[in-house]
Amino acid sequence: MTEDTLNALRSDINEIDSELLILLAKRRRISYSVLEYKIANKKPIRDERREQALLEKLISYGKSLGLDAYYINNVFQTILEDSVLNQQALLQKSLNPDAVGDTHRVAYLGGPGSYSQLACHKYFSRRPGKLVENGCQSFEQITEQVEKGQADYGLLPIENTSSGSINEVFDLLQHAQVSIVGEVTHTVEHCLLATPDTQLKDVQKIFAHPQPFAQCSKFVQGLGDVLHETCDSTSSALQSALNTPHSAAIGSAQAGKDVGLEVIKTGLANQAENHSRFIVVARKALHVSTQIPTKTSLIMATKQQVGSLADALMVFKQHNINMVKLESRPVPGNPWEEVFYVDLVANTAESHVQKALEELKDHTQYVRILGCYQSESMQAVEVV
Ligand SMILES: O=C(O)C(=O)C[C@]1(C(=O)O)C=C[C@@H](O)C=C1
Repeated sequence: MTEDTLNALRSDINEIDSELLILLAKRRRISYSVLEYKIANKKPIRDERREQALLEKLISYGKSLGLDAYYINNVFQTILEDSVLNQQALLQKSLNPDAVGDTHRVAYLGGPGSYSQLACHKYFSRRPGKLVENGCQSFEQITEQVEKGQADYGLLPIENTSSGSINEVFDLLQHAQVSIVGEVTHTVEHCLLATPDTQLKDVQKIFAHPQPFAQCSKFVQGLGDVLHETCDSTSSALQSALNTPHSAAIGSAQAGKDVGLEVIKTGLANQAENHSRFIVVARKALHVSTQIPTKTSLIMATKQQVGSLADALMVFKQHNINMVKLESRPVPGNPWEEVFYVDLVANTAESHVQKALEELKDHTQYVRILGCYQSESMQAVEVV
């Protein structure tokens, strides 16, 4: 094959890809029109039966064209997720016209190239508006900026599938005067990044934020004598690797590329599936439509009596409320006292949830709602 033929084939591919993009944009516009019907008729945004029927039809048609089911399923699950999450975000915007402005000032940890920045871009990609990013040095600084009105939103990592809960953030939520208004999960792909031509055997020192160090502990321990230095954020780790001979940093491939570092090793995380969940906080709580999947997060201190935690948790069961997270943290200054963080699949606008929260008061010393927000952890429908 000549180079001219290759170029002609590539130009055909370019044309097909552009057509696909035009069709995807058209599909999205139609999906927004379907939303109008759902708002007017108070229908749930997600229609899993419709998704299932759609996927079955597409998989069968794809097969007749020589495309395998796995491929078709992956492509269309992504398209459906986009459609559902965009409809939900738009519905939320229409429900909170005063809270959601055209400019989003967002405070997050680190600067360009940090995982927080990537998660921030993902979350706000569904929320059109001008994004003004405030990189911060600490989690406290993030909530402070929101409390003082210097930022509209703060983005805080709360848990990771490899390293677990981020206790510092849970502790901060005990006192911060902010409400959780959203969540976003981000797939974290840790790479070892170094200046061009550096090889793994040349690396004498690794820079990283404590979280990536924890999530890649097996890889780092396996390097033997290599020194480790913790940094305030992934962005500062990248800068240190740029300025220190024979060193490397842990970060995403994109972040490395942006600052001129090259990937010398990929897949560093202890677990192949490495995802982080971030919460989005704001000064004021939002109204969340009952047409979308919703989570409610709260903190509670149970009474110092036998069985009081079990009694408190029974309230959720009795009201058919699914609890998806329970985390205990010590109370600073009160040795051996604990507060519990609870995530519920629940919307505080619903009467059975309000009843449950009222009853919870009988079994606790105090309860504080941290926020009620759109759940973005979307479970794909199963197609057999
Ligand atoms: O058909 C609908 O109800 C839609 O809203 C469209 C659509 C889609 O994008 O195909 C989106 C969300 C639903 O879960 C099912 C399908």
